[in-house]
Amino acid sequence: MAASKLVLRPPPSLILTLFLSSNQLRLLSTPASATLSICRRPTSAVASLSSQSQTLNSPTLPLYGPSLRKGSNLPIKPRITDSESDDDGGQIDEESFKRVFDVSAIRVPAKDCFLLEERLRGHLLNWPRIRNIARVPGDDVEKRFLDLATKEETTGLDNLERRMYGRADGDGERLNSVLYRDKLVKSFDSNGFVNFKNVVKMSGPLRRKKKVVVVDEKVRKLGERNKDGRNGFALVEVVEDADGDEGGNWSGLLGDDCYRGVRWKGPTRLLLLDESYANKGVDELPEAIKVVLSSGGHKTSPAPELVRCKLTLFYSYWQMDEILEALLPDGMVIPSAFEMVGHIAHLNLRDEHLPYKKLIAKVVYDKHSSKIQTVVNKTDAIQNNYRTMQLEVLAGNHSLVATVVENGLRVQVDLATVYWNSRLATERQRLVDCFTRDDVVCDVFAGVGPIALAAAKKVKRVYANDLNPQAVEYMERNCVLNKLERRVKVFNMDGRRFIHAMFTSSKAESITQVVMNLPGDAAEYLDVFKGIYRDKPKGGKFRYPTIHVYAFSKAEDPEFDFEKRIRIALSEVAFEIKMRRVRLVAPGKWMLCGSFILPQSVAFAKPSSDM
Ligand SMILES: C[S@@+](CC[C@H](N)C(=O)[O-])C[C@H]1O[C@@H](n2cnc3c(N)ncnc32)[C@H](O)[C@@H]1O
Repeated sequence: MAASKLVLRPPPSLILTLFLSSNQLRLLSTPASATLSICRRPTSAVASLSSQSQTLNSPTLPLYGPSLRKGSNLPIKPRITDSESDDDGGQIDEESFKRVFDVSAIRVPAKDCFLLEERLRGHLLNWPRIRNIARVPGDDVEKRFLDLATKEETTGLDNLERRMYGRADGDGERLNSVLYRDKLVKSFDSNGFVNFKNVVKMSGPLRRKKKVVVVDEKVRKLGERNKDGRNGFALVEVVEDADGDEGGNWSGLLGDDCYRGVRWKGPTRLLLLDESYANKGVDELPEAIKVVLSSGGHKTSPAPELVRCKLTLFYSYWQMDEILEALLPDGMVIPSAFEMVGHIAHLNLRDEHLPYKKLIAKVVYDKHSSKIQTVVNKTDAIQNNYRTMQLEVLAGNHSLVATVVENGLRVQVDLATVYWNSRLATERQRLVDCFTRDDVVCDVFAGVGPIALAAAKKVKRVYANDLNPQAVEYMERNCVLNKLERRVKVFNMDGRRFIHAMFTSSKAESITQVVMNLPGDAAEYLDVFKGIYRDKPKGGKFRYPTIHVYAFSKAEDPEFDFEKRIRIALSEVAFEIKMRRVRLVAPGKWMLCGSFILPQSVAFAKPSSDM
């Protein structure tokens, strides 16, 4: 923690600065208290990843809890550099998201803080991600300094301050570094040196840097923040007591009965009080707080005291939807959902968002920078044969190669050249769950191989095919990545030719499952099964595989519609088809899976066309 210099006797009007590091805060659970339910924050970052919901900008000012529309602030304006060029530049004025809130706190000995937090829980701030207990860096004083500071025979604090900051004994002037060092050498023994890092630096040999450390973007940003005294997303500052007050008379706030004349010794903590108690005098506070304030109060343990604080929340504190709500025009739907493919956040922006696309992408990137390295938007519907998406990179690095972990498998994809849809993970698993270890699977439209790989972990053998050479390359790579290359045989041909090749070869005797996952067209490929065994020797033993075929349907009765298409493709009605709705891909448009055993009559029928 980047603590400020240790000042045990603060000059008048000094503001003691307390830093809440983001690491600390991340570790802390949000207090589950009444305030949570009234804070306007319905979605967490994680929820927003999976949620499809969208939120409308709400103009009402929340009564409780932090809000960008509360506290002292600057106006927030999106910087649209050139809306004509459809490029907002993605610049965000982070300063304008700084909000300062007045809060009161009780300063208590560190050792009592958890007990008192428990006792006062209903009266504490309880803001999301803000810890009720704030630390005072200079208050964790080493005992030997404390002894030195409180020694009667020396001048205590003056003496210590002189030794630390190099002032001469009499006049308080700063010594030059040589005299200062000389003085330290005389004043401290060798053990004392280790506590003064500057002295060690001055005296010790220069250390060589062993290697160049590449600092990632987030760490670098944090480092920059530390330089200007900020660490993390919140900052608590104590506004000092009446004697040194710059901003008004605070004496009532300090409590008339509270400890005076005796300095705080040892570590202390601040218990941040509910926002409704800000600017209130002791008399106006609830009994439970008054009881705490009047407890203690002897020389070794001073009474808790009421102090006024400023709580500053920075850009990094606010969540994605809060920032977007402030940036985007009133009434605009806030894009709160996106899909994740490995490190890539995949937005699906509406037309109205397009003038703000880079701004939106920047906020998404900033707010999930631990998980996201690239933010893209889909620019066009999937139309091509390989089912790849037209994507525009809006923020982060331009690599569209991602590694996805799905159902325990590592799958590498290049979104620029192959098909991928994370939303099908459950469906893929469901399908594989119905296979057994005796199965031999043919995956006709396998893409980069998520079904084929999952099946390969379970079944005897998998034949996987795709028309897209890039998909086939990634499929082979994924087989190796998951150590399944011996169980999967990969093909690169048209689906129709593949089915024909498989079922007219000796492999046909072993194939038990066929997967046809090309919902746009797969049903139209079914006719290839007509007469597929016609050339086989009569009286032989044949397997009739189970075929799982996918389709979309916009019909009022999607099952009926899809069944009809299957029967027409196979020119057969007398067989059973199990129908299942997979998911609604658009309003009124279902994705379905139909599963049936290839009817013998179809396998020996007259072929509809030559291969
Ligand atoms: C909807 S994707 C499914 C991929 C995979 N099953 C998955 O779940 O990720 C369809 C795949 O079929 C491939 N494809 C399209 N037309 C094809 C054809 N005529 N023959 C073989 N594969 C084809 C595309 O390249 C694409 O990878």
